[in-house]
Amino acid sequence: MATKRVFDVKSRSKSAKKRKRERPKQPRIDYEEIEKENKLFEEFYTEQGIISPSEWIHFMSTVRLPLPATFRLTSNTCVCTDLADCLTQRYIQKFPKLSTNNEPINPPIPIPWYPSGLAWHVDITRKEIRNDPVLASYHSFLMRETDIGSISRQEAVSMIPPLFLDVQSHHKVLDMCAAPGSKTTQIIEAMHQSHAQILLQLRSSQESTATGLVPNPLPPGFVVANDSNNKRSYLLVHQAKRKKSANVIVTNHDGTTFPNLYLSQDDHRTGNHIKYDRVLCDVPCSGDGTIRKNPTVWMKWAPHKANGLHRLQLRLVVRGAELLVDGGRLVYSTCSMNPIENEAVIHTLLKLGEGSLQLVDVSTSLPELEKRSGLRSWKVMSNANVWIDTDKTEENADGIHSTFFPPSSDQADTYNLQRCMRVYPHHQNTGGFFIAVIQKVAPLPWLKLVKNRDSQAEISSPVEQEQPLLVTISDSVKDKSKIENRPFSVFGKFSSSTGYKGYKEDPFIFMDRSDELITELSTLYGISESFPWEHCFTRSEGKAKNNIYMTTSLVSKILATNQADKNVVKIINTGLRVFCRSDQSVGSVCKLRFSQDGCNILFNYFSKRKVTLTESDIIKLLENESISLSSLCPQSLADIKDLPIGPVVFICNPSSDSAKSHTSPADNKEQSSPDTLLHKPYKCFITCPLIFSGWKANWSARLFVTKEQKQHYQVMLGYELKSDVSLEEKKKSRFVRCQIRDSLEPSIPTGNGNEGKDETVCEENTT
Ligand SMILES: C[S@@+](CC[C@H](N)C(=O)[O-])C[C@H]1O[C@@H](n2cnc3c(N)ncnc32)[C@H](O)[C@@H]1O
Repeated sequence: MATKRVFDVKSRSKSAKKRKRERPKQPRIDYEEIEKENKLFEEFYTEQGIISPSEWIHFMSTVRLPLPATFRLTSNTCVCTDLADCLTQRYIQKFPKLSTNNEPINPPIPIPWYPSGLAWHVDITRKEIRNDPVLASYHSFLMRETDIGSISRQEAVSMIPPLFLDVQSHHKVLDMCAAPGSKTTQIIEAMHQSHAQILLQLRSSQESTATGLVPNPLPPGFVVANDSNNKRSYLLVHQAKRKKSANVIVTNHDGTTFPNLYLSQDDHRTGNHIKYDRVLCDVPCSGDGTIRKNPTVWMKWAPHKANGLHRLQLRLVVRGAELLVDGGRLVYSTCSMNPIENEAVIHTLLKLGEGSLQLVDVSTSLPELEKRSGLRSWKVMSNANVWIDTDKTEENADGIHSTFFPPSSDQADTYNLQRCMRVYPHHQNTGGFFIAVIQKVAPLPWLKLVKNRDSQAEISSPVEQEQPLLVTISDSVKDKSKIENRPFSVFGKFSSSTGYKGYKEDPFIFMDRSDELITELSTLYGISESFPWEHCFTRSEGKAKNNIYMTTSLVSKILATNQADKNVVKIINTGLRVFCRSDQSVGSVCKLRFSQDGCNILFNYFSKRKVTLTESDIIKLLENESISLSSLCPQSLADIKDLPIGPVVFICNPSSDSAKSHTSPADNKEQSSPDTLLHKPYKCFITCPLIFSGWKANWSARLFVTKEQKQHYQVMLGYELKSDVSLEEKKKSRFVRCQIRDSLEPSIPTGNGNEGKDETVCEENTT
């Protein structure tokens, strides 16, 4: 059976590869060749009057420039402030003033409106990075940190919506169109950060009262990250894993009909489904705000793109509002500047809400973010590029819907559309963006919950209430038969026939407290009684347990209640891997070891097989694949030598070690670690204890961390990286060779068209 499956998979992938080979190749678009002109774009936005005439030239010249890179330091651990220190003191302060071509170099600067200086704006060209040795090691720092998840590359404007979502530790959050997941990661970080603050307060109050209770290291809330695109939903899995969070559920649904999830069978029976405290609708859009990053927008921009997306956007935000708890907050955002995708959608939503949904005035939040108010009125252009009279608000053959049009001037005050926010590229050298923050102040008028669910009349449809506006929005609601038993949305019946093909996820099988494995692990590692085994699961049915994943109380309840019906709820992934099978199990006390991802959580519940190491021990382990036990310092050796072969958790508190061994960080210059030849030219940037998954063999010890993670810790501990040194030497010698060549060969035009292309010559010389 297994052989056949492998065969099937292979043959499928072979034929897919063959099809790919045979597919005619699309000619590659050279971005630099694209003409940054589009008359219709200019006419459309001039006519809308969204940019004042005095700013128009600045706006147009900015959208023709490439977008500078921006990144964010991950903010859910104490590591982020340490990393920010390391970035500034180890790299940015050492930036050269001039490039090899005597051009001034702009060092990265913090984005002024992003909290705690954790987001950065980079204005360095690839050429500068390639040519300068210091910049080269800065570049490899960025690449490495991105790889291990401490840094996320993200457009500056795309960082805004999660900030307005104001996520707290206990919130239930739905990210409706989440892939590839940059905003989801911000939401996860915000949830963990809020929890970390609560834990800090709790710990200090416990210290004073000495209750001895271990607070739950995991936030009580959760994030459902959804995307309708199956492949893209796996990008979300990847992002969630990078954040090492046990609080995320990745689902793969059409957001317009996102299914109701339940926390218990009782809730399921009574129809009491989960309502979210926060909903993010970062909807698919025409994307003209990304024109600087994606210049193909210049070639394709036309009003029909936005017109064609309006209804989908509306349906998504309506479903988002349905799933929002009363008092909850919804953020709607697009990377489009077009009012049809923005204010027109919000206006219709508010109109449908009949006062139950209100725009929140957030004008004083993020004061350093330069933003403009939302439009109270706008113009509509048909798919045939013809301006449509605003008075003709009826449906029109040219792709126009009544919901495209602005409110009349006497109604405009009711909706406060000026509370929406528009961010334009020329104000802070960014992309364009639209954000609306909405509060649900009362139940939606079209959702009338009937207490007795047996009546099968959960929702009274807008058609039954004869709301003509809705009839114009949705074709499906015109068919009354489809509305009966319609479980989820005002705009359509949940369809199990679309989007559910190919759902082949393994089940989530929860651990049973009577499982022998639990007893074995608990005895071996001294796992406390309070460890929540009931929130742990495996994904291998009937086979040996190779991995154990941990999640939270609420996420476990959601899995237990909703995964049974795979046709309705398509959960792709969840949980944090805490134990995994060891490939070095010969002679080991246990076949399962701690996974590095789960170490920080497990650590709170363990009493055995914890070994404290000094900074010099740790640096040896980071430098080498494995080290001899005899090279450990005497105290560490005494702690580890009698342990039976198997997994260990290594703990190191380098900040206290540094305090003991160094008089002040500034004095750390050019030290070497006592037992290695590694240079330590920088201070130690780490301020919180390090926890590693490790292994104790007969005569040796090792860590289970990747090469990139090892390099990260070496850098953070203040040591020189061998790879950086060789990279810098390589760059320096290339730089010198170029200078010698330049001094020997005065730049006489050769007429071969290569004048001024020094960089290419240098590159060729080195290869
Ligand atoms: C603008 S992107 C989202 C970007 C994402 N929020 C981020 O920050 O990385 C829009 C996403 O919506 C997804 N999408 C399109 N139609 C959808 C639908 N009906 N339901 C849910 N997701 C949808 C697309 O696959 C795409 O990944």
